[in-house]
Amino acid sequence: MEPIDLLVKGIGRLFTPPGNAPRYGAEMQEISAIIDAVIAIREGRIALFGPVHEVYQLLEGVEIRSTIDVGGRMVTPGLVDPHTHLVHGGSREHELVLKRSGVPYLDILDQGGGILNSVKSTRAASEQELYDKASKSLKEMLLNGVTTVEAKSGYGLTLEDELKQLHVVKRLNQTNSIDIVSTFMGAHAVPMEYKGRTEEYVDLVIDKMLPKVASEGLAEFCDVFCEEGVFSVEQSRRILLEGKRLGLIPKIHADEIVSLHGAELAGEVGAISAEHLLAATDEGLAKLAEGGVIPVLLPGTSFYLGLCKHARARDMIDKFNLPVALSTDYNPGSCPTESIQLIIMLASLKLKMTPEEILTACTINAANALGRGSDIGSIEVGKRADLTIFNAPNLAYLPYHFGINHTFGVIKDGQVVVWNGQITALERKKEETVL
Ligand SMILES: N=CN[C@@H](CCC(=O)O)C(=O)O
Ligand SMILES: [Zn+2]
Repeated sequence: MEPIDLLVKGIGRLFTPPGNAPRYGAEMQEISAIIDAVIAIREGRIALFGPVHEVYQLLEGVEIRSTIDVGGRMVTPGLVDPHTHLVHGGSREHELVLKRSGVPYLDILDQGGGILNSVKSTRAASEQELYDKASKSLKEMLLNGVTTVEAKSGYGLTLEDELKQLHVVKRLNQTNSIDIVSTFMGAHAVPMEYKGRTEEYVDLVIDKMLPKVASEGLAEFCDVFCEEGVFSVEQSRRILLEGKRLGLIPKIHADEIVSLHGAELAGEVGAISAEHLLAATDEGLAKLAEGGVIPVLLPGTSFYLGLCKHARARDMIDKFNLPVALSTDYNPGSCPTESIQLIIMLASLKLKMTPEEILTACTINAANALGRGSDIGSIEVGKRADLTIFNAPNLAYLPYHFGINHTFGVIKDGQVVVWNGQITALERKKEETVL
């Protein structure tokens, strides 16, 4: 057998969902567990894993170039955060006060605040400023145990400023170990200069932005905020279908606040995922199931906006047999947190998901929401060696002891990038080398 580059030993408990496919409904509860495990890594991928005695037998006589001992800790696949608005300028702490005094999120947007406030800051920021700010967020995510993250544009809303955000995403992906998957979201809001002329803005997205983004290969997905007062179902359909024609896979912010039937649209256009879904109807959820659309739930957002309801995760899992995924929705307005571990806690308390379902939702189902189920999201031979090592005795401990970071270490593509809760010299060096 070829030499092993890194042997990860001393794994007290290894937990992973099985296989590459999304895990539907009751399958989300099925987690493979191995007590006293080892993982052998070659060329950044998992070469072997299993109980100590079995793997050691197979490795007899094989050269092992380096070994690390995780001291009996718990190991899972690297976490995947499939919905973030990572790159933006400025912050909106003043809106928290407004929201607490009862001003609704969509009213703040209608008055030129909310997303449009971040649009002003993002337009005013240089590419370097956006890069530096997002870089700090990425470090937080990595320290939280995330090894792949999606990042949307949507705070530029001119061709030039959307491209600026997407170029930052591209550069961050080159300089950080964490993988960043790019989504174009020119239809995140109607910019001030197009107020009352939404159709004309939709034309701009379709005629100017989508062709440029697609021809420069700057995004894999196209997303739309389908919401009352933002983009209608018909406008969202036009944008998503045109994006799809140009090779961008549809995603959709659907039925977050008002039941517009965005979930039905997701099924109709063959979206890979539909996000939020607090107000999705039973018919909408049935269409998601029919269309093989992954619901990406964002409990941090409903919690932070103080919405009285949360997405119906239990119905999605128990009645509609859906493969639920979870995400931070990290953004400067409705959910300013990079902490996937906070989301894990909210998924338990507010969405009533079990620890096993939560792991599935943050790994293989999230990976499939990004079209990467065969590469990441579970511990399987041949997949990327993306692993998170937790200072926790079992899965149930993660949502239980909340408000702290449980990550001890992170291995990304077979490299130790976080150890003892700190970014390693190796990761810092990578950034310096590329820059
Ligand atoms: N709902 C629309 N977009 C973001 C919020 C962005 C913002 O408020 O800046 C979301 O997914 O929650
Ligand atoms: Zn979002």
